[in-house]
Amino acid sequence: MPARLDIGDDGFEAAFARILGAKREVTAEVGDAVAEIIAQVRADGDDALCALTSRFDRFELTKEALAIGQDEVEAAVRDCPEDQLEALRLAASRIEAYHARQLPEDARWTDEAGVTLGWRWTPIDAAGLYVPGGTASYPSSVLMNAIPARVAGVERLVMVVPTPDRALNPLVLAAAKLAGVTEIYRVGGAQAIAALAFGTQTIAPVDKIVGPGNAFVAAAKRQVFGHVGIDSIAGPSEIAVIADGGNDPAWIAADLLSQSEHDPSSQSVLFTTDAAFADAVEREAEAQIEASPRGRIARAAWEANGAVVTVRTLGEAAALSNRLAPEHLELAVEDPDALLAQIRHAGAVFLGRHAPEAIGDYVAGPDHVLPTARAARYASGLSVLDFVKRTTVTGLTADAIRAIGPAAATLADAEGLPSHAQSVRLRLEQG
Ligand SMILES: NC(=O)c1ccc[n+]([C@@H]2O[C@H](COP(=O)([O-])OP(=O)(O)OC[C@H]3O[C@@H](n4cnc5c(N)ncnc54)[C@H](O)[C@@H]3O)[C@@H](O)[C@H]2O)c1
Ligand SMILES: N[C@H](CO)Cc1c[nH]c[nH+]1
Ligand SMILES: [Zn+2]
Repeated sequence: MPARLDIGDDGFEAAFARILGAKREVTAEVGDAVAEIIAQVRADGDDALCALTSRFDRFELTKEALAIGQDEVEAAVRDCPEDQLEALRLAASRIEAYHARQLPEDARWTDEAGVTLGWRWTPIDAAGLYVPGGTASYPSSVLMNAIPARVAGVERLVMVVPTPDRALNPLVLAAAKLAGVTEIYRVGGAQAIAALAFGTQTIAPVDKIVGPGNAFVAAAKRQVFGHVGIDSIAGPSEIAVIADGGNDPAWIAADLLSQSEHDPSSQSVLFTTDAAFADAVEREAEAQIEASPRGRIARAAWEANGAVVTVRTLGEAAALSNRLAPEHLELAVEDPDALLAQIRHAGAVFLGRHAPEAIGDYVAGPDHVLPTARAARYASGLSVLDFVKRTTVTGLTADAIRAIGPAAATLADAEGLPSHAQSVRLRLEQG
């Protein structure tokens, strides 16, 4: 059973501590194991990728087979059922339309001192796209990674994906073709992150690594950050649902389990004002887990990290949810917009009883690569902005440097940096 809490009995702080304590995403052992894997890839390159693939993904990989070529992609597309390709095309066009609105604009103006100022946005050259695939396959994550990168104008889109037991869902390759991925490698886990960051004989390094993954992938992204850029920590999936008693318990149970079934480390939390409704959701969840082919993973996550919390008011639920800063938050209440006004920290919010989180996973349009482990306190989901950088622009005429140069020279003197002062004063004296 998930943790059952009553904020009236347990109090706010104790309830929060128990929800948080239920989940330990990155243990020291994971961090140490990942550090070893990264060191191995840096030392042995492709040989390490092949050895680690044999160890973690249980098949013999040769260096020659690391890259997935065009022929394999075309054959995979032919293997996909037409209804799946059709659904993928709908998802891709909605995701592209949403992300196209995020493209930022350059700016340029001349201020009252005659100084020309502004900024320019330019794409990164090469993006590494991690597509998870250990216990499920994620064609949708191919689109969510690659489409914002392509919209931003990134030239090299380098996708890595694990193929456990040598298996790969052909729809993953169809999604890569649809989204314009330029290179694909069959390698996953921390070893794939290390290869993207540091390069191997076969895989040229990238500038930034994005994408979701399990605790090993999330820890690896943390460890390579600084050598390359990363998006945010998009680790094991999470959902919080704030629901009043006016919902169908079966719908809410399914919403909670939709994230529990991703990974035994996933977390699903229900906040409700109605204790009888909470009981009904727990019963429904049990029945749905029993009936699900992925019930083993869902049960592990639901029992270890799940929580059902009864609150006295929706405001109390909003306050607890803000502390948790969940990846996904459903507001299954009569007036979701009124409650939204009280929400400050969440990766993605779903409004109303007919907006299940799963729609956001596939076809709504916003990105499903979202911050987890409370990172939504300071980070946002993947977007076009992750693939561009802003360069500032400054231009001065002789009149402009006369207007603001003396203050710069004074500050350079104050900092004890004479060459700085000189570079300004020479222009003031001779300009
Ligand atoms: N936050 C998000 O935006 C988001 C989106 C989609 C999926 N997800 C998450 O992605 C994850 C997918 O996980 P997954 O496991 O199916 O695929 P994955 O690709 O993330 O991980 C599989 C890899 O993990 C490595 N691994 C497994 N056990 C290991 C061990 N003991 N030591 C070292 N490495 C090991 C292997 O190399 C394997 O290839 C889930 O946690 C899911 O919730 C998150
Ligand atoms: N819920 C995941 C993000 O946490 C994304 C996903 C892909 N497929 C199904 N779900
Ligand atoms: Zn999901």
